[in-house]
Amino acid sequence: MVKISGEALASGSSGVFSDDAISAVVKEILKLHDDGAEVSCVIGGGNIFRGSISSDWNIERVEADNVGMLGTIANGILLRAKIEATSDIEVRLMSALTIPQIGEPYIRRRAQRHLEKRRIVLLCGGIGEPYLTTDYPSVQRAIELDCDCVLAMKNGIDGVYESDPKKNADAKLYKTLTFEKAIKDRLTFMDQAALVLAQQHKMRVHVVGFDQSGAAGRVLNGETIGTTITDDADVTFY
Ligand SMILES: Nc1ncnc2c1ncn2[C@@H]1O[C@H](COP(=O)(O)OP(=O)(O)OP(=O)(O)O)[C@@H](O)[C@H]1O
Ligand SMILES: O=c1ccn([C@@H]2O[C@H](COP(=O)(O)O)[C@@H](O)[C@H]2O)c(=O)[nH]1
Repeated sequence: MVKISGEALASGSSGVFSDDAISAVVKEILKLHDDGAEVSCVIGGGNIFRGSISSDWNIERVEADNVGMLGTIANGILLRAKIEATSDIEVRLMSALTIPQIGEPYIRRRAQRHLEKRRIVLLCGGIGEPYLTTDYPSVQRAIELDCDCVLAMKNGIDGVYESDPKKNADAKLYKTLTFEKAIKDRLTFMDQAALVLAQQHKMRVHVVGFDQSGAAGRVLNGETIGTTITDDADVTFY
């Protein structure tokens, strides 16, 4: 399960989408597929809208989250279009919010069938409910689709640091980290709810950066890159 941050589809602060950025994301996804993995992706929407700004804007949180979820659908459409434009690999867009003119509704057994048939499955609309980000669905869908791990492809960071590297330039990069410590230290690279769910269901999470070319494939091939979060390992740094 690849969690694609919405920001990865944009380029710096210049606009919501970047053709080059989307192409780079598609390249990573296709490489995973070429290497033999069954690939499903949960798509974020941070390049378009995040519901957490509702209080600043003095609007209802649920409405803001609805816009956020729609943003993930726009990202999903573009990713599907780009995959189809650059390869013959079959791709299915499934949405937690039903929008049949655009994509299939998310049905677990259908998603599993698509994966068995080697189709790339793009999951958008989060989980279809407010008060969440797409971190939680990335873990939840990974568990219900029986994925091996969650590969969180981040924008602008190459793993998990002791504290936010954008605020503390001296923060050290973890090689391995436990869910217990990530939750206790309230690290914000991923929502707490998603970390708790992953811990409860022993779903390994790898955090890598999109700007580390080929990172997803390297994780798949067992290379140590980015940060692996699991309670089965000790806490180590690079
Ligand atoms: N301890 C930490 N280690 C790494 N990153 C951290 C940490 N704490 C906070 N962050 C921040 O987490 C963010 C994670 O990246 P990103 O913006 O891609 O998030 P996302 O929620 O996955 O995506 P999006 O909302 O764009 O769909 C970065 O901005 C990074 O600065
Ligand atoms: O299950 C969900 C998933 C997402 N949202 C809303 O969408 C935005 C965009 O997702 P990011 O993970 O932040 O990229 C999110 O901020 C929420 O507002 C949701 O409501 N439910």
